[in-house]
Amino acid sequence: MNGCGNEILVVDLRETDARVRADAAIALAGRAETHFDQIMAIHRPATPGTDAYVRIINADGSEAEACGNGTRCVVQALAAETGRTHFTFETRAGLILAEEHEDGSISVDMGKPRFGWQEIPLAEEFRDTRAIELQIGPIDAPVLHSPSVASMGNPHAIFWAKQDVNAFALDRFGPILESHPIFPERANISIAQVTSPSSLTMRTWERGVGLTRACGSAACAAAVSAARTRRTGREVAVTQPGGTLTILWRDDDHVIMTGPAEWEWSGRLDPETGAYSRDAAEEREIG
Ligand SMILES: N[C@H](CCC[C@H](N)C(=O)O)C(=O)O
Repeated sequence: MNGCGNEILVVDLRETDARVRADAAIALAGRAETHFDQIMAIHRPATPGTDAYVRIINADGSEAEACGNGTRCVVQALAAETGRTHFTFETRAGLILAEEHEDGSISVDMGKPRFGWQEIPLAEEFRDTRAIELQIGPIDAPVLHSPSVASMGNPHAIFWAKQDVNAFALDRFGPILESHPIFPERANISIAQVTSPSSLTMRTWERGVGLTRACGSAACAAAVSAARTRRTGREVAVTQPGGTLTILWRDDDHVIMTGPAEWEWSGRLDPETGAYSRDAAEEREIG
């Protein structure tokens, strides 16, 4: 599936105790046909009242706490299977509520953002995470500097650009910043341009993945950081290379992300080896 072009493999493991192994994920990510940004592995619920436990795996085999675009894909798959519209998932970052609307768009309650330096986490104390000391380029003439940092369950840094976000070599400095010592758990690195009080354009270098066409949690992190720094209001349209998401930072502090999800093809997968076969017809077992 894809969520705004973010490439997602939704893996249904509800009938087995098997888990997707890291080396199986790396093998799948390495093949053109199964290349993905995240695997959303659906497991049987671990907690009463939840619909599933969802494990999120990056292309490098590492685990992520949150994935907004992938969560919309899981909702669409399970809504198509069950006819239901409201879901509660458990992830490493806690409980996630989501719903599919009549027009097919999906909203995910991404929870409350966190801004404390230990919560993101950062390696050293920064009292004000609206702008931390970090820069790209020559010391006396940085290309970008003073990013906002936030956690949406996973760590994000947002650099604010005055010009087109495509003007920056995010493919070159993304990997350096992702693993910068200031981020002990690495971080997702984005560049955002405020285009109006209610809109942003951005690109993201994802932790454990690389350049992506969209990143839902980064869109949320950018939206709340923009509102916090008075660059925008609390509802913004966030445009990424793969499409546009609407992000609402509600007065109760929850961040609601709304956008599309798209099914592409289905098949059968061995989660332990990464061996798979694609279904012949366009038959959908899930979603
Ligand atoms: N694509 C995801 C984010 C994946 C985050 C992951 N790269 C990490 O935090 O390690 C999204 O739509 O929110």
